[in-house]
Amino acid sequence: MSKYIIKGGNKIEGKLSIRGAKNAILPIMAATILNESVSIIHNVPDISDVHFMIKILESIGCKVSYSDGTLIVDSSFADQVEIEECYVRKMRSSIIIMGAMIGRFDYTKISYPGGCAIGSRPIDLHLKALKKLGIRIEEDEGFIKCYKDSLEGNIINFEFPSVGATENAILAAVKATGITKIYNAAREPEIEDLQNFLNKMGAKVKGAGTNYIEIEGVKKLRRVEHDVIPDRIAIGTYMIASALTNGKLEVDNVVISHMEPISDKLRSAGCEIEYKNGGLLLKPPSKIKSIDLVRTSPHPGFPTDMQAQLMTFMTLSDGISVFHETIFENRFMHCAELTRLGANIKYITENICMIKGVEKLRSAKVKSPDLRGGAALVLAALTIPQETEISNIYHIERGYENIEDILTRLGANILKIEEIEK
Ligand SMILES: CC(=O)N[C@H]1[C@@H](OP(=O)(O)OP(=O)(O)OC[C@H]2O[C@@H](n3ccc(=O)[nH]c3=O)[C@H](O)[C@@H]2O)O[C@H](CO)[C@@H](O)[C@@H]1O
Ligand SMILES: C=C(OP(=O)(O)O)C(=O)O
Repeated sequence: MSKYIIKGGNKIEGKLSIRGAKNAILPIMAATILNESVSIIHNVPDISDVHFMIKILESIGCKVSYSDGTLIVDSSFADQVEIEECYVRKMRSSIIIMGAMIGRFDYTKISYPGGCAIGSRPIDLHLKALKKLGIRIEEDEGFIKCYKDSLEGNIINFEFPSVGATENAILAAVKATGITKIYNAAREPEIEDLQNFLNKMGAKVKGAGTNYIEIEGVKKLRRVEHDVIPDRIAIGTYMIASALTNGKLEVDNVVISHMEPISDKLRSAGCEIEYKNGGLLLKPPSKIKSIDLVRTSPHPGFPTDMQAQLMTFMTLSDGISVFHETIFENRFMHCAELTRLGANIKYITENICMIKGVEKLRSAKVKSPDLRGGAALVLAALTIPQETEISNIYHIERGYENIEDILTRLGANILKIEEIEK
């Protein structure tokens, strides 16, 4: 399996320009199934999750091309209603295809996605939402069969603001008859981007970004062209890379409200962040300050997808920080790997841990446990003058486009060793 060898100690600084958000493009790609026409999407990141989703769209009969950040999907002739098991089992988030599939077809069959490294990740809320809209669901030997007995607007009240369940509910409701009202919807910016994409193709969705979303069903949708929003998590990760190595970073394209939950914590650690000309400028702290408590929560709280990277930052702080992961039950797997690199981390409970800053980290061979945990290890390695080897980087490649090239351009000494799987 491929790995990175990082010889740290260099400042990570300069200008950063990166493509759109993984968590926005994946539901948008699912939404392309609905218009029975062409979708042209710009600013699409070249990451393995996008290529995986392309395979899923092609497997149902869509014609897809991707080049230089532009994705074109023609879903006119899509006609396969069963999603092959290998896809859903490999990429858990492919479950967001379910709402769009049943919005378009009378029947769809998809495998149960199961858990993943960061938690069990059930889909009960997705299924309850679809049932509310009139979809009959049969769960059978690991498969979910959805029958469109009817598709009618209704009231959906989520007991937890799940991002994926909110997206699936919107996707299914777009072509329902009547009005769907979603209460306690997730408020993540990526849901707003999905709304904007759908409305450009003729849907009537309003309220995304708040906890109440209303969808008025429409009969027909049309061709659409759209630009994906910047990736707040990838940007936040590079901001920490600079802050940790005493570099200045200029990011050319950000949405301030998307960045604030992250910027707020980085300021507490001593960073200076200024928004200007549509981008931002980060100046590193002279001394990294510890943050008393970092508790992840749904947007606009501190994102769970930045927890591991912020933890690396705190391993080199001047005091004690407590991290409380409230979204996923198993999202501390990077702790053991960071400890191998010399971090001082103690578990208080399964989802609360305490980090006491150390003066420096040391090199070792480590393994990416998951996507963001892997990014956290890259950040740690950037501070270590000796060579650190990070394996299982396929996790990182799910969500970071060309991380080795971007970091090299910003001053890092990072080598990717490709090992082709036999
Ligand atoms: C592709 C994508 O956008 N992924 C993001 C999305 O994942 P995803 O959409 O899977 O995350 P959810 O918001 O659904 O999950 C949050 C919590 O709700 C639980 N839950 C969820 C659905 C359900 O039916 N039942 C249930 O119990 C989950 O197990 C988890 O504990 O939001 C997460 C939370 O911001 C992010 O970390 C992921 O990067
Ligand atoms: C957990 C993440 O993604 P996914 O939901 O695709 O696994 C993530 O982006 O950090």
